[in-house]
Amino acid sequence: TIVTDLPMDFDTDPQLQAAYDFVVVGGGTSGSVVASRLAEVPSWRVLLLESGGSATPETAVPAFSLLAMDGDNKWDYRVAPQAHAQYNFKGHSSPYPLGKGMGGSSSINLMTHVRGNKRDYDNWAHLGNLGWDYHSVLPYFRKSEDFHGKVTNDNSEFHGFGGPLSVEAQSWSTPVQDALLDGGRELGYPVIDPNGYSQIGFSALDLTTHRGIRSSASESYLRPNIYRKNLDICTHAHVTKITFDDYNRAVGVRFLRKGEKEQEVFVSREVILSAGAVNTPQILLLSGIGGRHQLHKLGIFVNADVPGVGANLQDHPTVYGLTWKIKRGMGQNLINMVDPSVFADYRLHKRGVLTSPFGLEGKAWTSLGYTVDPAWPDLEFTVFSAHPALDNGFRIADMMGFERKFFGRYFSPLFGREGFTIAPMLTRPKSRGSVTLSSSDPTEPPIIDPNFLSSSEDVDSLIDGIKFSLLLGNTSSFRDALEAEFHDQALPGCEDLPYGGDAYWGCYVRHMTASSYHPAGTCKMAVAHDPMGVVSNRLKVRGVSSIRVADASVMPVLPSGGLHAACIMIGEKAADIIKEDWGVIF
Ligand SMILES: Cc1cc2nc3c(=O)[nH]c(=O)nc-3n(C[C@H](O)[C@H](O)[C@H](O)COP(=O)(O)OP(=O)(O)OC[C@H]3O[C@@H](n4cnc5c(N)ncnc54)[C@H](O)[C@@H]3O)c2cc1C
Repeated sequence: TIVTDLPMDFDTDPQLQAAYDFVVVGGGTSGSVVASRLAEVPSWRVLLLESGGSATPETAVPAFSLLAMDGDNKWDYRVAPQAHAQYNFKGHSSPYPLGKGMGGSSSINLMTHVRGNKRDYDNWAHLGNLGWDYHSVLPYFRKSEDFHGKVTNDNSEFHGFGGPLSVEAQSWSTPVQDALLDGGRELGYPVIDPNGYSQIGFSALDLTTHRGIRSSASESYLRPNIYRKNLDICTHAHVTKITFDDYNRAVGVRFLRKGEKEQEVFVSREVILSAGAVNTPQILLLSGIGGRHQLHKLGIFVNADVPGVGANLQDHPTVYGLTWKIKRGMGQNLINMVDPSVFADYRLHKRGVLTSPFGLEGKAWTSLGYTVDPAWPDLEFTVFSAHPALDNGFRIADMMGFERKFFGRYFSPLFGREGFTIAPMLTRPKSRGSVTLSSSDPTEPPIIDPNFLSSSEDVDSLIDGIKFSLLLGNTSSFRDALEAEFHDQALPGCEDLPYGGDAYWGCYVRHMTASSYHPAGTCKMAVAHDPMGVVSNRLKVRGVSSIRVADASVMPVLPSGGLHAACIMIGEKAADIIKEDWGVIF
């Protein structure tokens, strides 16, 4: 093995007690935070149940993030066939690799640390969720962080030091990163810290790593707390259902341990659901909390008619495929990764290409079509020094879910070539989808339908995103330094349209847009009179008592960035809310 700091072995198979004060469901991003913080109260007995096992060794190495996404640390989910998007993907669908196992999605994500914009959280509060405005959540972002990025006069007040989650500036990059930042300057954009004062601009990346090793939520929050006698962590425990007393109070959690016979633990205070935006609504539905009609159809007894459970699914749509060929030696290639000296350097000094998520170089945020506030980005651009055909169609094409015939026709001219891609992502899509049950069997995957591009406004915004990408990729910074040349072959499926017009790019968007793997919003936090709300601003589930949700499901609207930092913040805030509600002084 090449790393010394392997992920923690949590598969200790502990003897469980019959009852706990709190049962946290899901040892992923938010769940790791909640469980570790609740266990700080010595008199509380806390149980964490996680369906998967410990994270596998390769998850520790940032450059292997593609392998981590493709391996044993994920659910074998797919997006339901899309009516309005993904036309060049097999069956208009694609794999949806959400994290399974300790750390959840934080063990397989790309580690970029972007919290989202001040206005995202002010908007949550504006929608009626008191206590979730930026001013109220910033202390939790800071509390979580141990920041080793660049501190300037402009950003010091926004960062935290000494928290559990290590954040470091990316230490390795290709010339594509310099070209990106120069290209931004050429277009009049500053270089910024996206978690600092302003988010409009260009940035190299801050990563959730510690000395070049992935700093997942379970590594940063649970590993240091493993000695606590009042915290039991039970892996390979797949939660199937929450049980209630006659007053709709949650009293127990049922689960399949190592796939064997169902067991139940009792809970004297609360169940906290942190199973992520796909599985949290699934568990609620299986427990009879959801829309009456859906539950009736599957023969599930209705404990509470809460139609918002599983609705309001949001995910950031991203356009994939915009690629530039570049001079050899300027971008990423797979040979770099298997050079023995590279391995040795990483093992000894934790430096070099392996410290960096494969191909990630930087991001940019713009507010091209803003209507509300020019400081609130509507598009995020991720620049990769790699492209989908880098492995000559060996694996990446299937991981992304491209239809094979299309892939060969469009991408084969790029086989064996170095290049970079710019992927525009819509920060606040208008489209809404859903998570529904496919069956009352808790081991069956739910139906995940993000309903991408069902709003035509999303298409228009992504066309703007493509145009900006072309402007950027064709700046002299990219052309002169890298000899960048856009792969301008007409896209299969859109060849009949005049190349480069709005209709052509609109067609490109519908054929090439897919997920950023950022599901959220399926147990929306909302005011009591919103019929589609699921949890209150104290994260309590409607219609029942003693259940809260703490994960990406509660987000009423997506933040303008990745979701990881926001899920950590939600976990931190949830723990304080719970402590406060139970009268714990902290
Ligand atoms: C491939 C990928 C790349 C990403 N890249 C980035 C990035 O670079 N930056 C960023 O900010 N965000 C990124 N994200 C998004 C971000 O990581 C996630 O949105 C966030 O971590 C989700 O946190 P969560 O707590 O809601 O759920 P998760 O972290 O997914 O945790 C849910 C946990 O619950 C467990 N669980 C589910 N069902 C059950 C059950 N029935 N019983 C017991 N346990 C159960 C799961 O196994 C999992 O461990 C990425 C996501 C993915 C998937």
